[in-house]
Amino acid sequence: MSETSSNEFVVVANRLPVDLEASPDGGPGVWRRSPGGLVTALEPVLRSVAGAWVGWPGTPDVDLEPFVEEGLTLHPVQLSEAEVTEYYEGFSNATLWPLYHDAVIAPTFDRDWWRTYEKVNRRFAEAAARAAAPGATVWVHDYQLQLVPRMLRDLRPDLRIGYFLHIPFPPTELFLQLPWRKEILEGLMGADLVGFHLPGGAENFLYLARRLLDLPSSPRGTTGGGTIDLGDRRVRVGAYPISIDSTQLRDQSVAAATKLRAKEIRAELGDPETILLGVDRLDYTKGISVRLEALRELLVEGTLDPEKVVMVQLATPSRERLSAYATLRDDIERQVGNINGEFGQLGRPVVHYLHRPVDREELVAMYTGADVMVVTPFRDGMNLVAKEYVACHGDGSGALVLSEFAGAAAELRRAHVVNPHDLEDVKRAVVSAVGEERASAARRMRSMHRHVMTHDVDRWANSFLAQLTEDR
Ligand SMILES: O=P(O)(O)OC[C@H]1O[C@H](O[C@H]2O[C@H](CO)[C@@H](O)[C@H](O)[C@H]2O)[C@H](O)[C@@H](O)[C@@H]1O
Ligand SMILES: Nc1ccn([C@@H]2O[C@H](COP(=O)(O)OP(=O)(O)O)[C@@H](O)[C@H]2O)c(=O)n1
Repeated sequence: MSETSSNEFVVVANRLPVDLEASPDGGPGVWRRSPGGLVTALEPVLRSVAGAWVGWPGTPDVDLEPFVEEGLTLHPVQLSEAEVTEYYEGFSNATLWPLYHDAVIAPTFDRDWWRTYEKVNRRFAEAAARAAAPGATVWVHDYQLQLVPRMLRDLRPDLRIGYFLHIPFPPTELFLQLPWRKEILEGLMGADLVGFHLPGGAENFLYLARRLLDLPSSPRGTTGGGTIDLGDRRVRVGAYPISIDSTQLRDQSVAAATKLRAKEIRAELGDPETILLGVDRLDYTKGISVRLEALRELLVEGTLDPEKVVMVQLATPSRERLSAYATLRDDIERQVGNINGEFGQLGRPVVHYLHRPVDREELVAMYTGADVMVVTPFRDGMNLVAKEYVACHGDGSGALVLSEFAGAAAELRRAHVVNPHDLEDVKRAVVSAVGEERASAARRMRSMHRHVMTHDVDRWANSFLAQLTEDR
C-alpha cells in the first residue's frame, strides 16, 4: 500500500470534478469545472467529508501525481488518446450510453472497445485500491466503471464497496442485446450495495441477476430494492433518487445580486412578457430539437407571439468528437437559425442560443428570471436542471415543463408533464405553462419546491451511505 492510502472515504468516477483544458500553444493547461450533473451532485458531498476522488482529468496523456484541491484529494488516472477514443467515446458513449437510454440512437458493439473498457476499468480499480485506507468505504460511480466493483474487491477484500448508476438502467430486453452482459453484471456484483435512481432500474437488475447469473434474489420493501445471495455474501440493491444542494441554490436565487442580474437579463432580452429557458449538455437524449420544433409551430400557428416570447437555450458542449453529437449540433443550429430567420427582428432574435459553458452565477440568474423552464429529454437518469430551477422558485413564480421520461418526473409530479415523442403534447404543455393562472401555477411550484428542499443531495448521499455501511 502506498503512502497516500490514508483515505477513509474514496469516490471513483470517470471524471475528476475539474477538467484540465489543454492549452493550444502547449503551455500549462487551465483547470475548469467538469460538465454534467454527477459532478454537481458529488462535489458538495465529498467536500463535506474531505474525501478523496479518483478520476480522469479530462485530457489525454497527462500524467499527474495526486494533489489537493480546496480540501479534496484528487487522484488523476491517466488515459491515452487511443483509450479516450475506445473506452470513453467508444464503449462508454457510443455503446452503453445509447443502449441504456432506450437505444435513442443505435448502439455500436465493438470488441476492441470492450477490451479497452476492461483495461481502463482495471486501471481505475488499481488506483482506487492504492488510494483507500484499510477497511475504507469506496463509492464507485456510473456506467463508465461497471467492472470496477468486482476488480476492486479482488484486489482489496477489506473494503466496503458501493456502486451508483447515474443513467437509467435499461429495460431487460435492451440490456440483453449487450454481448458482454454477463461480464457487466458480474462486475457490478462486486459491490456490497448497487444503487439506481428509480425502483424500475433496481427491479430490472434483480431480474437479470436471476435470469443471466442464476443468482437467487429476494425483493425487499416497496421501492424495487432487494438482495442477491452470492453464497458467501449478499449484494443489496435499491433506488436512491439523486438531488441537488437545494439550500445553497435557494439562498443564491434570493440574493440581491441574483435578482438584479435576472432583471438585467430580461432587459437585455428586450423585456419580453415570457422567457422560456432550456439548459442542457448538447446531447441527443435531451430532446432539444423537440422543444424548438414545438416553439416554431406555436409561432407559425400564432398561438405564441414573437413580440412577446423569447427562448434562451444553453447548450454545454459535450462529447464533440462523436459524430452523433456533431450532427446534433448542426441540426439544432439549423433549427435555431430557421426560427430566428422567420420570426426574429433586427437585434431581437426569438431564440438566444449559447453553445458554451456559462458560469454558475449567470446560470442561477437565468433560472431565477425564466418564466417557463422546458425540460424535454427522451430519456434521462434524473435531470438535475429541473430540480435546480424549482429550487430557485421558492416564491411560487415560474413553471416547469418536464418530460415523463426524466427520472425527475417521478418526484416533480406537479410539473406540466409531457411525452417528448408527442409534439402536440409538448405544445399543449408549453401553452398551458405560459398561460396558467398565477395562483394555480404558484400552488404547483410551491409544492415542488417543498419536495426539492426536503429531498436534497445530502439526503441522497446519507441514505445510500447509511445502507452501505450498515452492519449485516
Ligand atoms: O462526463 P461527460 O461525458 O462530459 O458527461 C457528463 C455527465 O453526464 C451524465 O450525467 C448523469 O448524471 C446526472 C446526475 O446523477 C443525472 O441527473 C443525469 O440524468 C445523467 O445523465 C453521466 O451520467 C455522467 O457520468 C457524466 O459525467
Ligand atoms: N451552462 C451550464 C449548464 C449546465 N450546468 C450544470 O450541469 C448539470 C447538468 O446535470 P443534469 O443532471 O441535468 O444532466 P447531465 O448533463 O448530467 O446529463 C446541472 O447541475 C447544471 O446546473 C452548468 O453548470 N452550466
